Amino acid sequence: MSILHDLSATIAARAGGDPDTSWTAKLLAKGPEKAAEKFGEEAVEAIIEAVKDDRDGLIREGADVLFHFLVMLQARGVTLEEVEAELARRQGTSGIAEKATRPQT
Ligand SMILES: N=c1c2ncn([C@@H]3O[C@H](COP(=O)(O)OP(=O)(O)OP(=O)(O)O)[C@@H](O)[C@H]3O)c2ncn1[C@@H]1O[C@H](COP(=O)(O)O)[C@@H](O)[C@H]1O
Repeated sequence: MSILHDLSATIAARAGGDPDTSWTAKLLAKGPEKAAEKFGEEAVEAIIEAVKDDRDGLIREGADVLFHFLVMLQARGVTLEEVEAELARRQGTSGIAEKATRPQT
């Protein structure tokens, strides 16, 4: 099992847990909108590190992004396996080619 799968299982196990002892339980108790908001904040912090070209900062903020992404998925009942399946479905299709098939807006 990968670290992301281990973390995903930990997050699922924290759902409904004690918000006084678990950050995950605390965040999940606030609802999916709050989990999404927190993910957005962490993404912005990662963007800032990338723009600053702070390698260590990007690693740290990247870890926060991945953790909070998994919490957001948990809050909406989406599994990491479902996201992986979507990535697998896209494998071998160029992003340029895929974009060209989209309806013109
Ligand atoms: N990977 C993480 C992880 N990454 C970040 N965080 C927490 O996410 C929170 C958000 O960080 P911030 O600095 O943004 O906190 P904040 O207080 O909102 O800061 P401001 O926005 O106010 O500046 C902090 O409390 C971090 O400790 C994490 N909390 C937990 N995990 C993993 O989840 C497991 C379960 O944790 P608990 O649910 O706390 O038991 C842990 O063993 C870890 O493996």
